[in-house]
Amino acid sequence: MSSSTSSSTRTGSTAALTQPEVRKGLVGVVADVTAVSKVDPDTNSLLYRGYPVQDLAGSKTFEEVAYLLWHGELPTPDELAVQNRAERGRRGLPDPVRDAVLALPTTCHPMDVCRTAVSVIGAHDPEAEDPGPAAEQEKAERLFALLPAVVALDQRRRRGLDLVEPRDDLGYAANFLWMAFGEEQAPEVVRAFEVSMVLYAEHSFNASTFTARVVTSTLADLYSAVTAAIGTLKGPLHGGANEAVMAAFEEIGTADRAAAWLDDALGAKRKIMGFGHRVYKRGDSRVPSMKATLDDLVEHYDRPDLGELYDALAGAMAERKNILPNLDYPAGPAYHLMGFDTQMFTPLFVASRVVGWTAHVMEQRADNALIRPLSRYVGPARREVP
Ligand SMILES: CC(=O)SCCNC(=O)CCNC(=O)[C@H](O)C(C)(C)COP(=O)(O)OP(=O)(O)OC[C@H]1O[C@@H](n2cnc3c(N)ncnc32)[C@H](O)[C@@H]1OP(=O)(O)O
Ligand SMILES: O=C([O-])CC(=O)C(=O)O
Repeated sequence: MSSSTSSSTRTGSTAALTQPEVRKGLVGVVADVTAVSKVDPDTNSLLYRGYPVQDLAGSKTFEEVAYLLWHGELPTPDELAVQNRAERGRRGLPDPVRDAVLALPTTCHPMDVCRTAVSVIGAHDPEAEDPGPAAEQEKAERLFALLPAVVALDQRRRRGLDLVEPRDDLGYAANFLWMAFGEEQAPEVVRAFEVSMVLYAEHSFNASTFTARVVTSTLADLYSAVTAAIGTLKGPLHGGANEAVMAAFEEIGTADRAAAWLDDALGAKRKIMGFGHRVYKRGDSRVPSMKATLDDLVEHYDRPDLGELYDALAGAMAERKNILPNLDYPAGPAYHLMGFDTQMFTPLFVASRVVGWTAHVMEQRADNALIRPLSRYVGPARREVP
């Protein structure tokens, strides 16, 4: 355990010995139980409701995985058809949401747009405050259906392009790409995008999901929980890392410069984005699936240079620090190859993770306890006001 995560410094006095232990960053703290997913760093595995994520990514649609995360079981064909019909019927942006997105300056980060859009969607939902399971499920499905349109519109307006209306003859992933680019994408690109959505959907008590659970624990509404979670995901130590990976790739340029760039960055005590993880210390369970997907995209777009840069930086990082990539490392260049602007990468993560967040909101709500930890005071002792 590093010094920053160990128990508080002990001075030897009786008072100091009875001080409560501080687990900075809540490292190693088990805050609650969950049945949504299991992250196991010992076996380097991730299970969604018991199913290995790589098997789901290899054979299931994002819609099926969303159903699984929300309801605990994979859908029957009829259950999936009902969910799909509802999702396709809700894809179009309501006017107030579209207007709110268009009113925001393009100087703001797209994560600010996502955060604001969810707030506006909530403000216009007459059932926003209804915590009943059916209303809660409907809110989750509404955000799931609307976030692709928010992200796609934001990218298009920043490029000076008009909104593209959704198509209800396309699945979630194909329609998302259609709205973003105004063209149908090749099946292998749609599949690659779908795999990324499945892999990003859920990861137990990560910082943004924990945020959503904290908000829910006060009995606030689901939109408030998701809005707060988006704010947490924005940071580069969490979801923002997928954008930062691409920024690093652009800074490095070519594979032959990766090792020297890394030495400079480490020498300057910079964190290398897309590497390391709070829970996995021997590699992120999702990376092999996402890396295989990136390899397919590198081939599809004929960009071996990007694959070489990926390998060169990962190899140098393993050699210098023995720190392995997390999911954001292959996801960043994959989204770049698909044609997304770098700033849109974390909003893509939002569109996927909203499923995990809302599954946790419902789980928290079903067996709630206010989340309120303690702190150890280290400020001045009691003193008189002069
Ligand atoms: C989908 C996701 O959200 S995955 C996470 C995405 N985030 C990133 O990629 C950001 C880069 N990575 C990091 O900053 C960290 O690895 C985190 C925040 C993800 C995990 O952090 P922690 O569990 O707190 O690990 P911690 O910071 O204690 O790291 C342990 C040691 O490895 C080093 N280290 C960890 N990750 C990195 C990194 N990416 N680059 C350089 N050094 C690193 C730390 O500096 C620390 O070194 P020290 O002991 O000499 O001080
Ligand atoms: O679990 C974490 O701390 C971060 C992460 O990988 C995720 O949220 O997908």
